[in-house]
Amino acid sequence: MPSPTWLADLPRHRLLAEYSLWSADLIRLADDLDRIAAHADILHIDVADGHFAPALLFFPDLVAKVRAHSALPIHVHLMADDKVVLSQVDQFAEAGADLISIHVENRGVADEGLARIREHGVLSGMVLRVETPVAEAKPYLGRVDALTLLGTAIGVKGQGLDPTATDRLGEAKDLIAASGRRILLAADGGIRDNTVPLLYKAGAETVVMGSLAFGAPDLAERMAWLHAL
Ligand SMILES: O=C(CO)[C@H](O)[C@H](O)COP(=O)(O)O
Repeated sequence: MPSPTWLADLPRHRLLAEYSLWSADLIRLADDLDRIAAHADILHIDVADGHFAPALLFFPDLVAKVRAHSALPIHVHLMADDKVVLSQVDQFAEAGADLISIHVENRGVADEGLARIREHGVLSGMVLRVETPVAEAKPYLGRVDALTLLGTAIGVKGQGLDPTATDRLGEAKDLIAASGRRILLAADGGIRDNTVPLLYKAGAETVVMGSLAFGAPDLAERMAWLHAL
């Protein structure tokens, strides 16, 4: 279980690595969690309902199992219709998530969703689809600990980075600076060896790594490269 101050305690002098379990070896998940334990800063678990986002992805029982196995902080990214967001917040908070992010596009329940996350004593985040104006995050910045910008279409892995991604990160970085708050800025989607340096330069503090991490032939070498950027 991570310490209650895990987010504030993360290193600030280098890019952080958030490992997306969607790209892990799911049949040998415990082995993969052990293999990455010394390399990842955060575990990222996508939740998608097949409607708000096309994929059908992970569930609270898995988060509870991962929580029991790993000491790394767990970031749950909820991609779900307004109707189910609040109940999913409850379920994933109870399962042991350390940070739960909901979407700015959950317009009908975003305020209540953020409040609900915090009632559980869990850190809260907002995510923007790649086509949503970054300014739509502004009203929430007083209440979130993390802001994630998707750099690809929602809920599909293996895609290339959208050309707007770096400018959008710059815009988000400026909004965060203007808020005067410490908010972790994350880039999710299109994380490749040729895009990571650009995303870092544009303001990303953490990147959600799928195949770039789990598919690395030598993980220690890949992380040394990331930390040296
Ligand atoms: O949600 C995602 C991309 O939007 C996931 O984080 C996914 O694991 C990324 O995988 P890859 O980097 O291999 O495309």
